[in-house]
Amino acid sequence: MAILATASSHSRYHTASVSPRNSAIHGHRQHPCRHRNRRSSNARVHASMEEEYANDGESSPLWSQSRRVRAEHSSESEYESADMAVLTTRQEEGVSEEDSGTNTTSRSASVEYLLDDVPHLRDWHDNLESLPHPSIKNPAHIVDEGDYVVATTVVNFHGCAPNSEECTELENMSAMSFKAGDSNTEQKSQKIVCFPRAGPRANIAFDSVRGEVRAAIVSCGGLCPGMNTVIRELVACLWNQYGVRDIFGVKNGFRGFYSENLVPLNMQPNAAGSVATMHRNGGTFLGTSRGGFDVNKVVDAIEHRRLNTVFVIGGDGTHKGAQAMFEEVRRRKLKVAIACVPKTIDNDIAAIDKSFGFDTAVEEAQRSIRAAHVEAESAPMGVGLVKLMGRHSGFIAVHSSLASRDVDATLIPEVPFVVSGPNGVAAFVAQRLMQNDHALVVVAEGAGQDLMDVEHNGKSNDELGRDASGNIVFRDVGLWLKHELRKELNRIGLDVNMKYLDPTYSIRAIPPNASDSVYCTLLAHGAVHGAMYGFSGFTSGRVNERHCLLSIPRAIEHLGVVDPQMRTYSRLIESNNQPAFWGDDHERQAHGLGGGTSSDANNSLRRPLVMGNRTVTPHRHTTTSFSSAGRRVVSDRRADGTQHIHDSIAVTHSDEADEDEPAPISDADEHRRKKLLRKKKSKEDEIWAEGLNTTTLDSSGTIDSI
Ligand SMILES: Nc1ncnc2c1ncn2[C@@H]1O[C@H](COP(=O)(O)OP(=O)(O)OP(=O)(O)O)[C@@H](O)[C@H]1O
Ligand SMILES: O=P(O)(O)OC[C@H]1O[C@](O)(CO)[C@@H](O)[C@@H]1O
Repeated sequence: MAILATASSHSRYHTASVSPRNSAIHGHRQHPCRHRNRRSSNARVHASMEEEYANDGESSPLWSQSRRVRAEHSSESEYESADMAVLTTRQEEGVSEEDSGTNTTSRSASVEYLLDDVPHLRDWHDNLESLPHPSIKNPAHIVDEGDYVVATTVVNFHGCAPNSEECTELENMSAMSFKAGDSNTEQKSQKIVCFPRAGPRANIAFDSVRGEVRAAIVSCGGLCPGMNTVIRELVACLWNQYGVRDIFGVKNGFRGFYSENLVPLNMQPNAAGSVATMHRNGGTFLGTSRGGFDVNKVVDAIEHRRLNTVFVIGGDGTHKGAQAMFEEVRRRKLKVAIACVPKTIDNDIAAIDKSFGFDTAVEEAQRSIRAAHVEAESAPMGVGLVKLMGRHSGFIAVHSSLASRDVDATLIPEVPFVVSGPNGVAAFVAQRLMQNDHALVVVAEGAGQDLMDVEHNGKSNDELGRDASGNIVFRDVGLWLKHELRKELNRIGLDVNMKYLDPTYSIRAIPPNASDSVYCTLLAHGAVHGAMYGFSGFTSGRVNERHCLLSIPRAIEHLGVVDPQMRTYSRLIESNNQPAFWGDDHERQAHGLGGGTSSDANNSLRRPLVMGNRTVTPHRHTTTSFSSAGRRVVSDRRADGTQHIHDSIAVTHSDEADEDEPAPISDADEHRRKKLLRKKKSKEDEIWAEGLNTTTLDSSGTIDSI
């Protein structure tokens, strides 16, 4: 494929020509300073830009400040083996001796735009037709083949001067390139990766109105709000804008290609197979599955069923499958466009701004967080615990906590924690309980898995098995944490009312909210326009607020995670003021992690707990019994011989974690506990503290059934 950025008559950039290439992966979409420049060997690139263009003083405020921007010919030697198109812009700022009254300062930075193009059918299919777009005539809606999405904005390489936004970006990069006080000429280079902009092109590769297109849509992996909307919009765009009538749904994921009949889909109101109102429902009406991917069988089925545009909705696993399909299609030299729409409720595809359904999930999570907060606030020593989805990435947990502002501690897979010990979650929860009489914790499902490994005698998650797609099955951190927190809080003398909510599946099964719904539409249309143009092996995404197309390897190159060093996590900490729940190496070892043994971990659970400058040692003897009503009753015996019931809960198999044997009660411990409670300042708190000493029933009165 050749993308030609042809110069318009008044263009400052002359011609940038980009030769065909295959997979193109050149860097990282984030800040230019953090770009990693990876070059694949099988690509060829020629980029030429000539002519320094003059400042016309009109295009933007920066231009009128005598800024000169020119395009430069890129050095062959530097890029000859690269698979990227390089367009270089040089920004210069000169201060003359006369102006400054000092030495000449001449600063320049060159900015390289690396075009990360996506494969095109033309790369392996000779004599591909190029037909005019059948419906869109409005030039404003047609994407120019020279439009690319870069880190912060859209650059049109045919264009004239960068717009003011682009100038600001150049300005920022320029500023970063120079050390303060530099007085000598210095040139730095910055690289910006850009992607083809999404949208309808003036010419397409299929004769869609004459029935050449036979499209298939498949959805794979877990559910996510908006899947039905994406399917509907794929059909709508094919049907309305390209006149396609042969559109088929593939049932139940990849395996449906070769094991199920296709389902004809259409946009006709009330007709069988109509998707017109599908967006109102959660889930995917096509069905989805994990596992069952066999590239040969899938591509055989594509050939056999004469499909030539395949739309694949799914997460990173699905994208790997789609890439395998694409490679097989290319190997067989088929005229088949493979187009993806990234779907992941975890928001863990780093290359794109966010995934559809994520906002909805965060919004829906508010309901559970609010409920847990109300429960916690409404009970003495109330602790709310909410588990949210997030296998490797804690985005839902972090964003939901940020949005709620009621969450005291948010635990995510990216940030290690311990429950017990002076720096543990329990100590912090105890602190918040002392301050506020209630506390709220949110935990992402992938958090704390290593701790549970230790709890389970070093057996790793891997040994628990994998799902059909090969994903490791996780232990239930919610139930585990509920148990651990209660145990630790009891040990330091706090009787807590713990309420645990697990809304994970109900969050992902709902239809999308308004903003996700619009987002689904744009992603789906981007995929259709890209496929109709002849791109294949790509995904549709939004990068820095602009819709674009990314090659599949690029899209899934990085798993998106919450970086504890970066802004998202910092904002959380700034908002809820939660400390790090992670001790030093010694402490980690004491918890049986990073070299320690599980028995070390168990022992450490009985260690004295330091809260601020106080040390609180476990002081109760906790026992577990079962009531005749089938409830588990956790109680402890006090020094004075009275029995205190902490909790009674319906027994479920996963909630029957072992009870540790805490250290025996001593008078000193009891004394410390009372001292701790006396720290509560208000009269009411003191009354409540007194009450603690005399209460022998829990609120449900389950003592009757012991
Ligand atoms: N490495 C791979 N190569 C080919 N196919 C794969 C690969 N990994 C997963 N798949 C296939 O992709 C499909 C979906 O994968 P998976 O269950 O991992 O979900 P996912 O796409 O990652 O979505 P989710 O984010 O919901 O987990 C399955 O049919 C699986 O067999
Ligand atoms: O649907 P399943 O197989 O229970 O998988 C649940 C997983 O799917 C996701 O929703 C998406 O990957 C994860 O958050 C979660 O770990």
